[in-house]
Amino acid sequence: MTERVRVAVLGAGGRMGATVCRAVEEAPDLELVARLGQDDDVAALAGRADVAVDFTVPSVTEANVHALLDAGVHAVVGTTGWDADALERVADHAARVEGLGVLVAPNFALSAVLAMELAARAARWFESVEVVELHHPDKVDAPSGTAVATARHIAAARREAGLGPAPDATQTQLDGARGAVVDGVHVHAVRLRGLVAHEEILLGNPGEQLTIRTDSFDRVSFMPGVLLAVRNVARRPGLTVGLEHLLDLA
Ligand SMILES: NC(=O)C1=CN([C@@H]2O[C@H](COP(=O)(O)OP(=O)(O)OC[C@H]3O[C@@H](n4cnc5c(N)ncnc54)[C@H](OP(=O)(O)O)[C@@H]3O)[C@@H](O)[C@H]2O)C=CC1
Ligand SMILES: O=C(O)C1=N[C@H](C(=O)O)C[C@H](O)C1
Repeated sequence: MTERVRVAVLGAGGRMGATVCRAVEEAPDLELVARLGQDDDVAALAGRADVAVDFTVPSVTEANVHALLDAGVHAVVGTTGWDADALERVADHAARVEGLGVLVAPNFALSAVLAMELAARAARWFESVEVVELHHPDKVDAPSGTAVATARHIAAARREAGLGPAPDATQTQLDGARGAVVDGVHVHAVRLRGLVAHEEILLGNPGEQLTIRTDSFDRVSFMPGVLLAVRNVARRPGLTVGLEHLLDLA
């Protein structure tokens, strides 16, 4: 019989962490070996866990990944708040500790990953584009990591196609009325009781609109992606950003 992959969960008491713990416990090829909260020491995972899954908070997630690499543990990260500098620091660290993999994904739901991919493919064909993300009101960051990643992918596709800024005649506005601007793309954040995680990408041309929408109605939607990452991260030494790389989409 093949050995089960030993999995630790950071942020195990949180909404996502608790859901990941259940999914790992139900997977026959995985073994849940540790549930870590705020006060637990990541270094103690050395030799006890093969892979750690991080769903904590933006202010601690990078430090967690460095501690995991020092402990010899592969990392699967869903926590938001990553910027290019932080990713570069992790890539450098991962390159120094040979054989360890880190996978950071802004969204593990298949529908969200596909929505991002489709938006990036469609972006070059439309004059206008805006992103609207809608989430539960307990979310601490805005705009969502997924919306930021979506906007960046769209902006890159528009740049590559030689498109300029989307048309916008706004001259006066209340602060925030046009949302945040990520790489030139307007991103709007809605917080509403009853929601889980949702995003719409609106693309407009004269006389037509394409709307791409993804809805996570339940956090179980993220679990196939998280488990896919847990099972594959050791085969991808270094830093991987985005689940699309495990889905043959990138
Ligand atoms: N990539 C993806 O597919 C998804 C990503 N997310 C992201 O995951 C993150 C977590 O979301 P969610 O589960 O809803 O959040 P919760 O607030 O429910 O959970 C956060 C967890 O982080 C822990 N935590 C808080 N502060 C620290 C700290 N200083 N050190 C270590 N752990 C800490 C908390 O521990 P304690 O219980 O001890 O306070 C808690 O268990 C967010 O960034 C969210 O955007 C969410 C859904 C999907
Ligand atoms: O906090 C959440 O809930 C979510 N966070 C991630 C994000 O910020 O993109 C992923 C998903 O949208 C749910």
